[in-house]
Amino acid sequence: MTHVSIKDLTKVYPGATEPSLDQLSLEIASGELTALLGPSGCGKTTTMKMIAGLLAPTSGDVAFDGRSILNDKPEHRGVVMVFQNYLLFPYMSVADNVGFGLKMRKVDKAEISRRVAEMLDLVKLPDLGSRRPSELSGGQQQRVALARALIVQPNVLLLDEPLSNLDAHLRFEMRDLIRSLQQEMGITTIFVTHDQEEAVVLADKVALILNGRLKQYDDADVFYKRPIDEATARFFGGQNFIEGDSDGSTFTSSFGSVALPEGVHKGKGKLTFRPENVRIGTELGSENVFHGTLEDKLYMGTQTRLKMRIGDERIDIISNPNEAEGMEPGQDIAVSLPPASLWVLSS
Ligand SMILES: Nc1ncnc2c1ncn2[C@@H]1O[C@H](COP(=O)(O)OP(=O)(O)OP(=O)(O)O)[C@@H](O)[C@H]1O
Repeated sequence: MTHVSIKDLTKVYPGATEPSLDQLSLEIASGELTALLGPSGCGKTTTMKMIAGLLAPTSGDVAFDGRSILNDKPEHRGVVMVFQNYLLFPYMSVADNVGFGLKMRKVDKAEISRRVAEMLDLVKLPDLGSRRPSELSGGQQQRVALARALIVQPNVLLLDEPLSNLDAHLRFEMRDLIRSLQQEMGITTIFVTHDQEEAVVLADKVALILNGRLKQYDDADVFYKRPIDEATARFFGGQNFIEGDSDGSTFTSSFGSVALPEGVHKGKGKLTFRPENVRIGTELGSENVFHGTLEDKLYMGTQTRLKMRIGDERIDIISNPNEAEGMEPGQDIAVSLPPASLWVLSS
């Protein structure tokens, strides 16, 4: 079990004018799974490579259990990295691929075969040890890559978009497998993804990085309930942002007066609420009920997306298809905004 401490980690690539990673600081508890989340090019792989020792930072530090590892060679850091394209050795059997790390550590042959068999069982590939990687599906190859990483019992496991080459069904399966193996083995894990749902489902904590800078580092639900700014809220699917003024209990805007929950920002700002938290109808009573016109409706099977105009504002709503059945664009509708689901961003 290893506590990972990243302090002001920065990378400016040679010739670049802007840092690709700018003063990233994270404290990752022993055995925790943290997701580094962000769009393409935000600096996720750069971060992983610096932790693994494949790239030297421009400044900052990475420490394991309080000791800086920056001067340790990659092979002495106890870190294993699994890449999105698996990087299996093509001319070795699956079993030799999985056992490779142990062979390098001069573990004896019988012990290697025992642990390889155990590992192949764990990743649910018990009978495929003698095949070549090219004789496996993408999902199976990814499981071999995971087995090869876990067999050496690393202090820290780095997974760089391990699910991005898999189809939806396999992604779910691999996601569950990674989570259960990681919890069983208690390995501190950093998982890179650009998919917020994947981050939320897998991670104990999520670090959102935009343009090389850490935006927010929190438990997954906080990104939905209390995003730090509009960019963060938008990254997590937030679409409703209404400008106005908050006095801490009421938000005043062209939208009307909206009752707020306790503890929100006071002053100029933007009221935000998630599309799935807007309730159609007035069953919540008279508080925060707004009337407007339905402008658009999109049935998506498990949900229906609605666009509604209230005064000068247009809001997005995700509703249950049954609730939205029979409603047509052009119709006047009422919606309720439960105060507990509201949040004010400072502007
Ligand atoms: N060797 C390099 N030399 C110069 N710039 C680089 C180098 N590697 C990456 N970059 C730049 O650094 C930034 C961050 O790249 P990085 O690969 O860390 O992003 P990422 O978040 O992992 O993206 P993706 O999700 O597409 O893999 C990008 O703007 C990229 O162009």
